[in-house]
Amino acid sequence: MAQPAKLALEDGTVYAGSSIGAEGEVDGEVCFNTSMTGYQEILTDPSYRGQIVTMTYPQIGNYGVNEADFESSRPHLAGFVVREHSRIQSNFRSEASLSEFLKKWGVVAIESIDTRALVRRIRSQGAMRGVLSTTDLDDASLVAKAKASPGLVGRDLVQEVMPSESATWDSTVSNWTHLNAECGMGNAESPHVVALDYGMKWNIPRHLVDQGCRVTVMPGTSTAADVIAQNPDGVFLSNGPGDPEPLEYAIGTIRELLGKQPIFGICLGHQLLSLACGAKTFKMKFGHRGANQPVQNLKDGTVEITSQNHGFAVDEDSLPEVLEVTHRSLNDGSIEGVRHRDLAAFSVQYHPEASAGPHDSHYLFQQFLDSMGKGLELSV
Ligand SMILES: NC(=O)CC[C@H](N)C(=O)O
Repeated sequence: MAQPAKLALEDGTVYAGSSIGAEGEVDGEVCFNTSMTGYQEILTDPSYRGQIVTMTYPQIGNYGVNEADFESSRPHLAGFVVREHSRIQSNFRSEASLSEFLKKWGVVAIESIDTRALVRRIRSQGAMRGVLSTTDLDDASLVAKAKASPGLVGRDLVQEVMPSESATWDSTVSNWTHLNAECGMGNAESPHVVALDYGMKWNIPRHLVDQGCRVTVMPGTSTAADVIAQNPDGVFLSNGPGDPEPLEYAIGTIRELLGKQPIFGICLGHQLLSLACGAKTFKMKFGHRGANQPVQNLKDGTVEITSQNHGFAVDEDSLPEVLEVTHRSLNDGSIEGVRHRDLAAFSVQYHPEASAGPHDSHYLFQQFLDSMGKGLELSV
């Protein structure tokens, strides 16, 4: 018989369902993702640290899970919510069921709740703190715990997920989605990218290597002197969890690096680059999480369908003169990309590495490579 589980929100709503993961209790911000596929990449994306992720697609797990599609070494999210866990996995690449994966990695997860009602509540009231439990099934107690959950604002979650050591990156985009089957790991002649890792999705360095770069991954707490000692041709700023504003060490490092090497940032990296240039960030009502988010490239008017996962954004009113908006969300008009007007530094709020999601924005990796070849006085 299915083991009961409950999800409680800080507004007092409680959803009763069944456990499909580990036994236990977790708290976090309850958010939702509208992707139809890509649950495994979502589960292993370190940016979800501190969040209980609800999938809006009604059946999840039908193609199983496999190690090759991990976006980091393990799941980092707080909990997982689905309408229905598929009882059948059918895919030649599958190595385990979603439920086996969740149990193995200790992820508390629930199915058989009305995810449409939950998502409508989050959409109208905004992201809420919640508790997901298989051990405490008392509604009043769960709601009290949800209210006591710390939330994301003002916390540094990067240091919980970033690597402790620097390392040379050593894998390409998987054969499954290979763009450049000829590429190796680069050599002494290849452009050298230092990737500052704040909880980086692995498909990013895979793409940099596919572009012919040599990649050194460094912890997000590295100083500008640490980075410069590696003699990079370009610096990449990764995605990562939580609120960007408390990450003063990262903002300070980026401020020092600006104008020394070309810089490219994705998601948290975009927010940190903007903060380093003098902008502010804010917490969105419920964020953008999904694999079909439309973004307009303001340079040529083209539209990219993008993969996204963010709950904070750069505040347009705070944008300093030196930053130009390059991309905009077609859903709500928010900033999706910026570039420095005088220096080779640019960033996007969305995920050009996809994984999961559409490949429309891969050109940004080429743009980064081009910026490294052009010299600093030329902006991209
Ligand atoms: N994917 C990311 O890098 C997310 C950035 C940040 N944690 C946000 O939620 O906005």
